[in-house]
Amino acid sequence: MSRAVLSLGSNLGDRLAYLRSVVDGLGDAVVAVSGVYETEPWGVTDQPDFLNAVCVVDDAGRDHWAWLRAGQELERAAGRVRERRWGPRTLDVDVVTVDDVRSDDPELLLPHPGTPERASVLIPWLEIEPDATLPGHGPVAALLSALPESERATVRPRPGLSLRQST
Ligand SMILES: Nc1ncnc2c1ncn2[C@@H]1O[C@H](COP(=O)(O)OP(=O)(O)OP(=O)(O)O)[C@@H](O)[C@H]1O
Ligand SMILES: Nc1nc2c(c(=O)[nH]1)N=C(CO)CN2
Repeated sequence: MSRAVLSLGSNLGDRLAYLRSVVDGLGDAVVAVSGVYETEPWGVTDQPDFLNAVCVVDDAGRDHWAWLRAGQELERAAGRVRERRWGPRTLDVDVVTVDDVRSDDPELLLPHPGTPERASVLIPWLEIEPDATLPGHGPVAALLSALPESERATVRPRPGLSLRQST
């Protein structure tokens, strides 16, 4: 078994279409998809707002490296140009967790080290897995509660948008 939590982000071009390309591209492996959230940028703040979402994927045939490659292929298909760290991008697919795998390989850090501070990951993840835990960090709900309200307020649901339909 290999079950992964993927964080999706876009702040350039047709943001919704880029996020949908992940759900469409991973097909039957997708077992849960969060709603879509409009989020203020963290890290580099002089860039457009992001759309963010989280999906859970499950495929016995893929290990954690395969999930990383799948995400990178989808980023390439979205025409992503790798520029500055934390800068704008058509599509970012981060591997948040894969089962209980821990990795300190810089090519694939697991769990993704930015997760505890990122309301743009924690809020959509909790929407689809309210009891989720982050290996080595405990309950995701507790991580979110530990963030300042000002940080949580940067993540706003967009109820009219969905990654599951293409119209
Ligand atoms: N868990 C992970 N998920 C995705 N990429 C990872 C992960 N751990 C390490 N990487 C590596 O990170 C490198 C750079 O990723 P990227 O350009 O998307 O960083 P970033 O999105 O700007 O910053 P961040 O990773 O903090 O969100 C990739 O080459 C990839 O190999
Ligand atoms: N709100 C938000 N901010 C970001 C995001 C993101 O997905 N959402 N991704 C970044 C690049 O890693 C930099 N900043």
